[in-house]
Amino acid sequence: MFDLLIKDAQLPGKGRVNIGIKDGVISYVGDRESHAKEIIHAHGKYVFPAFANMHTHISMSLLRGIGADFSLKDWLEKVIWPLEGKFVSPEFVRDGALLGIAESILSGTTLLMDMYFFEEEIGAVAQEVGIRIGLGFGILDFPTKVAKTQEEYIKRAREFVKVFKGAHLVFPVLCPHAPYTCGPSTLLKIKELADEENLYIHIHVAETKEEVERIRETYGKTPVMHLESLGFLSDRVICAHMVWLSEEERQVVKERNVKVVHCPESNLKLASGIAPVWDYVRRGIHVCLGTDGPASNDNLDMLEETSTMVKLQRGVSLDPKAMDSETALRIATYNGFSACGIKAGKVEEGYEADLILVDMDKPHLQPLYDPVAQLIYSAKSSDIDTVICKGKVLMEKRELKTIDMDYLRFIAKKWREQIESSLRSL
Ligand SMILES: CSC[C@H]1O[C@@H](n2cnc3c(O)ncnc32)[C@H](O)[C@@H]1O
Ligand SMILES: [Zn+2]
Repeated sequence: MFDLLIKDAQLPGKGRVNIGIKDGVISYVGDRESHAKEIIHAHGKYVFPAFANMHTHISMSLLRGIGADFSLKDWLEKVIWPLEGKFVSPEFVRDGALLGIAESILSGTTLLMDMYFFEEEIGAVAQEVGIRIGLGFGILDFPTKVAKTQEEYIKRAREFVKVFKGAHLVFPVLCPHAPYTCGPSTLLKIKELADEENLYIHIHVAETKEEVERIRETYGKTPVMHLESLGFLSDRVICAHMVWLSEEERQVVKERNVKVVHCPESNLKLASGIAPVWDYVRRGIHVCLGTDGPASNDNLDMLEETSTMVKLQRGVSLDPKAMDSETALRIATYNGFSACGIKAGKVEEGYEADLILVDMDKPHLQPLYDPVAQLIYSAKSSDIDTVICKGKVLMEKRELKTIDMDYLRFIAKKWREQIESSLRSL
């Protein structure tokens, strides 16, 4: 007997199917009728893998809409870091996480890769709500509310790893912020701990031209070559952005099987540039997709991000065949899960049940000829009806099962009232 049966779903390329789920895993896809503890009647809705948002700072949902017209450097130094200095606390992180997780589920995401402060709060919220998150607090060569010295950061990282290693749904990740905020000795200490504990490392790399110049001036190398010369790179390093890579750097990224997280909308909004990810994909580089934080995007909508990614690659390459829909969907789903060793992202027996059901029986999705292409080009995240994470239903008929929407409104109002008056003095 299955724990959950999805009845009468449309699986692109396969037609109408029933999907049986047991212990969080898809254990049957076919036309057989079976018994289950819980049944979802899909009534012909389309089933797709859920999204994996592989680079974000979800608690920044509380800073959404602030500092809309700055470059990355000015946005961080003049707006975001002063506000974070003033407002970030365990309560801020917890409330922001709940708001960000709600938005993520409503738009079909079941895995987040997060970097922020007080990440233990995010871990607790994620476990309560039932979503997967790679958790790591940002490590920098200057004091923050998390730690003051390199020694303290590493000590706290060790403690953090102990708490979350082997936990349900969430896993610890080491997060050096960037090569321009972490010197070689910090990066090497982090690499040592990652090797010791078999952890993923999540870092911002080559986001702006300015960063490339800064690293070249300081170390005489481009960012990826700098990391390579330290012996930092491996298949467990997840690099967000990677907008400005030389030919030599692209070869190293492929050789080391480094994971690249493309964040097109944040890169556009902060005027950082457009990463040539179609070139990366054709070289066989493992490309995933992320929104970045909701204060530089300004949302956590992976469907929209996927559509933007495809259109940008075509617009820049002048190639209408650049980034076909199947590849785009794989980047936004399977590539994210597999980058951190989770067997999900495919609607196939043996894969973990991270799934969405999409109502494609709507005027803007009809007539329906190509469900994958029309998901990316025509659908909106509000067409996502049901979200399942590791076999657990988090949203059905667009109703969140584990989050109270009224409480979210209360949180957003409470923080707006506190933060708004500080904006005038920025
Ligand atoms: C110390 S936790 C993470 C740190 O990163 C800041 N941040 C948010 N978005 C970006 C980005 O695109 N590039 C670099 N840093 C970013 C965030 O505000 C936190 O301070
Ligand atoms: Zn970021």
